[in-house]
Amino acid sequence: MSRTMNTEQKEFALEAAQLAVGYPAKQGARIVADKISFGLQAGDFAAIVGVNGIGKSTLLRTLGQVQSPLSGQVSLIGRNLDSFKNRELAETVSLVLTEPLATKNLAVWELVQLGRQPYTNWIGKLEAADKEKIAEALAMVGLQNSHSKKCYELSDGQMQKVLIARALAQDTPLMLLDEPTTHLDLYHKVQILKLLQRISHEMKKTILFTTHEIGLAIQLCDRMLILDNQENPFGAPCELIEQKRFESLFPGDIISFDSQTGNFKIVS
Ligand SMILES: Nc1ncnc2c1ncn2[C@@H]1O[C@H](COP(=O)(O)OP(=O)(O)OP(=O)(O)O)[C@@H](O)[C@H]1O
Repeated sequence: MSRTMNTEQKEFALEAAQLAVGYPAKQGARIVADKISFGLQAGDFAAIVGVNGIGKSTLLRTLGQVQSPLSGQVSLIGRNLDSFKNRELAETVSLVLTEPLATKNLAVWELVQLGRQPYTNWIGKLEAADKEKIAEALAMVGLQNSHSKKCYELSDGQMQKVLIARALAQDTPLMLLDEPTTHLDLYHKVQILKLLQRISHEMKKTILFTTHEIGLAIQLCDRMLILDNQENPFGAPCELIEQKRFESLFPGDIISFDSQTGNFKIVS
């Protein structure tokens, strides 16, 4: 079992070193993004941002071992990702991806209980401890009174909370979410991101998500990774602002970054 350490000798919960991500191609491999290096501690709430198609989802899926890295290293809780057996991985990292659900016919609690699968026996029988985790997860997202509703009865915002509850029921130190606020209005985007921030800080979980909500991520995240196809800077939002890293994120013809407000404005 190989272990990695950062320079402060504090173990990272999630670390990428010179990572390249992408897809197999007819000749070799198609690199989508490379030279990605960062480290997150337990309890860090962090976002991956960048323009459409830069590779945010591809990176997130690689960190969760849905697909393999093309080169470089990923380690979770100090262990190389490729050393994890399926069950160990399911106990370490939960994923909330953008794929539509196979069925919305499930009741809320039935969907959330799927998060307990790594822990239940082969017939999926729930023990008292499993039921407690499911109840805790539903309470954490504020859906304790909606547990028997069908998923098709839920709004997009409520559905997102159910998916977060499923990840919480999985009870992992790491959570990876792909665009958790898509289709939500501003109020509900902030509600979901504040919920995730609270989960991360109160439960000491490391949460990493992809987003186009750069202004909100600047306000709420402890760390951000900017995929820019060049240096892929990583750091605290205020450091990235000081280093003027957001200025070159988009072409400057119609929007520009305002470092005073930490948001983009339309160029007049
Ligand atoms: N399954 C796949 N096979 C081959 N190429 C893919 C696959 N999925 C995505 N890509 C390509 O990888 C590149 C990065 O896509 P990805 O979805 O990771 O970007 P993204 O930054 O998440 O984009 P967006 O912000 O639009 O969601 C794109 O060029 C895309 O076409």
